[in-house]
Amino acid sequence: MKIALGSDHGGFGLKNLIKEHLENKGIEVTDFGTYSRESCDYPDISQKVGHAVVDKSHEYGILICGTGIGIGIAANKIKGVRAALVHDTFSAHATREHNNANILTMGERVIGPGLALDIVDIFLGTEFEGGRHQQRIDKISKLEEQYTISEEENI
Ligand SMILES: O=C(CO)[C@H](O)[C@H](O)[C@H](O)COP(=O)(O)O
Repeated sequence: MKIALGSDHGGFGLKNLIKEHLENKGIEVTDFGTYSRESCDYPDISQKVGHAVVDKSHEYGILICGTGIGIGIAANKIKGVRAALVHDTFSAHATREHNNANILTMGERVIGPGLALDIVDIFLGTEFEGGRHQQRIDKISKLEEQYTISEEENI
């Protein structure tokens, strides 16, 4: 399993903790930044991690900002990304089972490190259930198609 990891300055500490946690478990991690507490713009990181997930070079992405909200909103603009903001263990497995979420987002200013690492483990360890949930994912994909303006239209 290969994980794409990223944060803005507000999620820098938790991002590093998650990186260490996953590497200690032998899981391969690509750290897409940011690499310091210096202020930066979370959409730049969402783009890098989102791209790494939709191009299938990484199985899942994990994105951290202050709240987990902005970095997830930006990631969800990328076709094929299903980023889920999760701050509890029930949602961590439900979003994998039901939504086939491919990016987990959390807020370092919201959640403690112990719960955050439990959520990471549950998210990465839970399979998509398929069945009735697949038809809903298919409808999300249709919405993406419906509301994506082609380059020719976008003038
Ligand atoms: O995008 C966010 C809010 O949803 C994140 O929490 C950011 O990390 C936050 O906005 C950054 O704020 P700052 O005042 O520039 O540190």
